[in-house]
Amino acid sequence: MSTRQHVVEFSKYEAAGNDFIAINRLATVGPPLTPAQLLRMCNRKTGIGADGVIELHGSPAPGCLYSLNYYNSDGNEGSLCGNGSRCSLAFAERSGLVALTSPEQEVTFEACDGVHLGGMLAPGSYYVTIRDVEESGVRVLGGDGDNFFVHNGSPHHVRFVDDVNDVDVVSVGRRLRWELYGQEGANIDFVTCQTSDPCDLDLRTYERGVEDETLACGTGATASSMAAYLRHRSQHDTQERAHENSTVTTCTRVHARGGDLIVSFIYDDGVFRDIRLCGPVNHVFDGRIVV
Ligand SMILES: N[C@H](CCC[C@H](N)C(=O)O)C(=O)O
Repeated sequence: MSTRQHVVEFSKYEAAGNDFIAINRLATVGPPLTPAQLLRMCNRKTGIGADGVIELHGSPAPGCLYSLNYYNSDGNEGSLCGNGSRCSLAFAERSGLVALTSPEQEVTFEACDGVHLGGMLAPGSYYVTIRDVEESGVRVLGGDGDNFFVHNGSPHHVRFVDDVNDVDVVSVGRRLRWELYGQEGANIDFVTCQTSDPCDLDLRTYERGVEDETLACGTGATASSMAAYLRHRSQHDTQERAHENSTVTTCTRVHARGGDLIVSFIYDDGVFRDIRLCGPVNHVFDGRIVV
């Protein structure tokens, strides 16, 4: 079956090197893009090139400015994309949906896992909120205390290693993604605590759906920060454990290969809440492609 070709207008964005094709579906009519078309658009040799596609749609939940669809570069719908969500704010501004003039101004939008807030902290720096995660939702895997699984809108396996620079992220990540998570898969995050400080992390991520290492992963940075908090706490003495049910505010700097992301949250009696992911967003170019 052949589909008629049509022109799609897009903007290209990158968020700490995690790059996206952004399409405003509130403004454009036309048939939905097929997985094959999305795959071709994301191809770095024969298309535009990107880790994924974000689309702004209308008819969102009450109070939301838009609804966000995210597709991985394999052409299939993905789960929550933290960096793509941050890019969607800049794209919403560029598309004239909102003017973010002060850090106090917040946008409410809907993604696949529910409603999120976001805003601009400074020109080129955007944040989004991530849904609350129960401590019991950050599962310790195996006996060494170095492997965790957390679903924070996207599934993440977080593995602490001595030095992320020594890891063959593509081959080890791909093996774990398939051996442990099968067809459905998970994103595999390799993390090093730079010092004994759990608030300073190096991160490299193998992303399912991209099936490659990306230069940064927002939900991966968030998952890694929560796992680092719990790992650090479990490695410390009883005195610290006596406070484990108190409220702790944490701000973690996550160094990805494409730039730094900042994750903040409040750990409050077994729940990670007020989770925010912040970092750079750049508009790269606008274009039109025939698909
Ligand atoms: N790069 C994304 C993660 C996308 C998740 C996707 N790979 C999936 O598992 O569907 C982020 O910034 O959070």
